[in-house]
Parts: sequence; C-alpha cells; structure tokens
Amino acid sequence: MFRWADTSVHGTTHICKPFFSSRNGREMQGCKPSTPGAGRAAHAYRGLTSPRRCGDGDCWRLSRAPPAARRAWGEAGARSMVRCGGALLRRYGNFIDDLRLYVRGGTGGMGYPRLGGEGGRGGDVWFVAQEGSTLKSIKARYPQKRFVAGTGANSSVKALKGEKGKDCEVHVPPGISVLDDDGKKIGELNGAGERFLAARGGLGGSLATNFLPCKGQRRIVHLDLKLIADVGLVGFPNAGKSSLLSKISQAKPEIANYAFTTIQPELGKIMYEDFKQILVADLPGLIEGAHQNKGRGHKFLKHVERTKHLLLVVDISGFQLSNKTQFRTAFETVLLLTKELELYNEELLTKPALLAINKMDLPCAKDNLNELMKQLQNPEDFLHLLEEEVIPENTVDFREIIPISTYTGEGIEELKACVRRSLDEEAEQENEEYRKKKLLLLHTSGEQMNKG
Ligand SMILES: Nc1nc2c(ncn2[C@@H]2O[C@H](COP(=O)(O)OP(=O)(O)OP(=O)(O)O)[C@@H](O)[C@H]2O)c(=O)[nH]1
Ligand SMILES: [Mg+2]
Repeated sequence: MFRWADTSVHGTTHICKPFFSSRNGREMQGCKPSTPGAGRAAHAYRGLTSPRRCGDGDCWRLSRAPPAARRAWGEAGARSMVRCGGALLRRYGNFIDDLRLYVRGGTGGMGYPRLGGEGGRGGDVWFVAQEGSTLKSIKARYPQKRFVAGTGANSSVKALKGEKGKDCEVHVPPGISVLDDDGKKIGELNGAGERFLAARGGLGGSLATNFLPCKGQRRIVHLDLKLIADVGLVGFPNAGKSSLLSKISQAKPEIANYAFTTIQPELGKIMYEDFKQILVADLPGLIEGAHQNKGRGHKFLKHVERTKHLLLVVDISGFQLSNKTQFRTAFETVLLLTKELELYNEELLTKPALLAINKMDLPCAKDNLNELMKQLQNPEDFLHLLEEEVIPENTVDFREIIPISTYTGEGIEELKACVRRSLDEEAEQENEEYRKKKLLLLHTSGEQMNKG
C-alpha cells in the first residue's frame, strides 16, 4: 500500500491506509482535497501554484494571482515565472516512432518446361532488430520507404533448380511492433537479433504453375516503436519529470516553465555505486483526455506500455493547464493520471508504480503535503467532495511515495534507492517464478520417465 519513504520533511516512515470507495465498491487509495475548487480561498490556493504556460498560449500569470498568494509564492515563484514562447509551434521533434513501409517479396524465377526445371523462389523481406538502429535512420536512408527482395533465378540447362532471390534485410530498433495497414499487430521485435518475415518471396515456376513464376507477397506495414525502459516518468506537464531525469542521470533534457517542454521521449540512466544501471524514460506530459488522444496522448501513452515500472511525478502545488481549464490539486492529479492510464489500457495499472511528489521547496509545499497526507489517511472523509470525472475505477498500488525537490535535491537519493529496491524486488519475484516453473517441469518430466 502507500508507504512514505523516510524524508527530511517528515523524518519518519508513514504507512497510509487504502480506502474503500462507496462509489464503485472497490478498494481505493487517495484523498479528497479540502480546498474547494472555487471561491476566494481556492483562488488564493491556485495562486500559490506555479504559474505556467497554458496549452493555447495563454498564461496563468503571477500578476493575476491575489496579493496574499503572490507574497506566499515569493521568490521561488518569481524564479519560475512563465515564459511564453513558440514552443507549441514546434513539431513533435524529429523523433520518429511510427513509420509506414511498403514491402514486397521477390518474384520467383521462370521454370524450364522442356526439362521440367523449377525456377528459384523469390527473396524474402525481413525485419531484423539491431541496437543503435532508429526509425529516423531508416527514413533517411530509404526515403522511398520501399523494400523489395530479389527475384529468383530462372531455371536453365546449367541449373535446373533456379537459385533463390536475394533476401532484403531491414535493420529496425528493438521495441518495434509491426502492424498491418488496418492497425492489426502482426509481429513484435523486442530484443536485438530477433527477426520478422515481413514479405515472403513468390514460388518459382514449376509443373504446378505451368512453369510460370509467382509474385512475392506485397503489403504496407507500420513499424510502431515503443521505448523499452526500466522506469517511465509519467505526469502532467510541468510536474518536473525532465528536471528529475536530469537530477538522477547524465541526461540533459530540456527544462522550462511551460507545458509540453518535452515533446519526445528521452532516456537517461541511473548509475549506482555497484555499477548497476537503471534506464529511465522521460515521457512528454499527459493531459486530461490523453486516452482519447488529446494532446497527442496516444503517442506518449504507448511508451508507458513497455516500461517495467511507472514513476508518477506530481507537482505538490497542483496543476492547471490554462486559465480556461480547471485547477487540479496534487491528489486530483494522481487520480486523473491513474484514470488516463486506466482508460488507455487497464493493464498499465498492474505495473509496479512509485509516486514522486515534486517541488517540496515551494513555500506552500509542507502545508499541502500535510493536507495530502491527511487525505490519503482518511480519504473517505474527502472523497464525496471530488467530482465524479476525477475518480478512476481502479487504483495504482504505489509501492512508495517519495516527496522530492529537484531544486534542493531533497528526497532524490531516497527516490533512487526506492527505484532500485522496487526493481530488485520485481526481478527477485520473476526469478522465483521462473525457478518454480523449472522445478515443476523437471518434476513432471521425471514422473513421466518413471512411468515409461
Ligand atoms: N520550485 C521548483 N520548481 C521545479 C522543481 N522541479 C522542476 N521545477 C520547475 O518546473 C518547471 C517544469 O519542469 P520540467 O522538468 O520541464 O517539467 P516536465 O514535467 O518535464 O514538463 P513537460 O516536459 O512539459 O511535461 C521548470 O520551470 C522547472 O524549473 C522543484 O523541485 N521545485
Ligand atoms: Mg519535460
């Protein structure tokens, strides 16, 4: 259940209780913010949140916040004043995670009717997973995006059985799903060296075909890339995911105080003293409705599918995309993120998950954290205040909740340790299951041999 890591904020380990939702009759975890969503108090509360650049180019400017909020926000807020720019005008970077290709197997060779010779089979088109390969490099090298294998050799007096046409091998990055033109998955390439037959060559001419060759298989396929990482950073825009990645790894992602700074996934490695490395993927921010592809949600959510662990990152001061959208408290953002994951693919909620509560250096953070804690401990007291649309059907079972600040470094070491512990536990569990399966297999094969 929810477990708070030791932090310099609290200095204690705190166990939060799960709660029972009367709404859907399921066990839930979470809380309801006591701050109402409207009115003067809420306005002040909102004013304490980081002013940010909104989706449509407007800003929640600090100057609009009430004076009390501005005072409370103080320097930290001023430091992270909104920067309005043309970021949203940028394309989705030059990172490519979907490529449409035409593939055709080679035509078979002609048969030799007089001597009953058989033409060679056409070559095949193969996709071969190779480390270092990218969809971008495929596009750059083969702008036509057409892959045709060689034609089989004709049967001749010298060689009655014609030679097979040359195979065409396309090197693709590991983590590829191959889809047909209707979007149906026809193959997967996860590890380096794995191969997928994309188009089979046609048979050579023989007696059965009146010595006429057959054409090779032809089709349109999509290569859909999903990042494979140990941990995926999931959160609303501006929560500090990229800041966190830059703090725990050598990666240098772009960091800025506006939504959608990260427009393409970025990878970083956490290096531990014993040389263990954990691959972390910084994913672009999600917004409400991401599961319906709002804010390019599908493009980003699909990467979550292949990460082993989820690390949800939320801003303790809450989130508001623009002054036209509703303000969401830290707890509401947790629920909303859960909901987006659940609606996109329910299985995502079965992944081991951790929760990082960021921006603990803000003046309002400790109060908000205490409030959040109260809500987490007695959620049933607050749940009825939440809007229906915020509450997910299921919940993420957070292994640990860690308050952090990427500015001061608070909680960062604890977070790294928690990530390591969680991955190690999972690996141990997988090993145990593998051992059990092997033992069972040995046992049953031994019994069969005894019977024989
Ligand atoms: N006060 C404070 N600000 C922070 C902290 N971490 C990040 N920020 C600020 O929050 C803003 C957003 O940080 P990013 O790391 O770009 O956030 P993100 O989640 O990657 O945002 P997107 O890429 O848009 O999804 C930046 O101005 C950061 O400087 C923190 O611990 N404390
Ligand atoms: Mg980012």
